[in-house]
Amino acid sequence: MRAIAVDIDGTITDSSRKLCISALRALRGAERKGIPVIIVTGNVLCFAMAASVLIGTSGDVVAENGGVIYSDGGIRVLGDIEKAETAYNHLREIHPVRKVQFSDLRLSEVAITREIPVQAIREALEGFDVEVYDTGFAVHLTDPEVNKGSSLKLVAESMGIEMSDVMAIGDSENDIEFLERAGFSVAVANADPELREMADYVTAREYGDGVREAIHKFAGVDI
Ligand SMILES: O=C(O)COP(=O)(O)O
Ligand SMILES: [Mg+2]
Repeated sequence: MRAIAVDIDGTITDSSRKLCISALRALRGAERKGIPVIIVTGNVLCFAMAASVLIGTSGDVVAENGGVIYSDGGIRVLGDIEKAETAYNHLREIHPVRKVQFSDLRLSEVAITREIPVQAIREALEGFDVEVYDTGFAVHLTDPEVNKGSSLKLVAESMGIEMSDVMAIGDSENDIEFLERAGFSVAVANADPELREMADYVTAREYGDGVREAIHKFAGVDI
């Protein structure tokens, strides 16, 4: 394994989005061993970059479910926010939806709070050119042309790393394409059933403790 790609919310953070110390230590241990960590998240890029700096990850960064990447020292917007805004404007006429915090900073997709059942959102947006992801933290309306998996591939290529050499770790449905594309996939114990079903390995422990478990077991990092 030459890199670890890791989701943020529900994977290295707990159910209230607080960073798990166990994950922090494991990710730093991987970096010390020369295994770069790539953050792959639905959060906005500046949030993901701050997480990268504070944790100490040296890999590039995938944000907004693949709609934005930080790669080769530059920012690239890959998703078309117009598709998401068109869908959101329609949704607003039907349901009292609200965007999540920091939405002004989103460059490629729209994320809304989870007050309306996701099934109702999917029904209202049938025929619109957006992917709807319920991450357990927000509902994202994302350009279907991009996802965490396709953008991770771009980032890994620019780092000179094959996808077959990447271990991916995630927790929810926005991680499916991301785990599918990686050479080895891990779902933390608290992950969505669908993700646990398709992952190569499901950790015994939840959240950051699961991340530590996988990094210890498969990357040989002593923590
Ligand atoms: O932004 C979200 O809703 C979830 O973020 P995540 O992809 O890091 O879990
Ligand atoms: Mg997550």
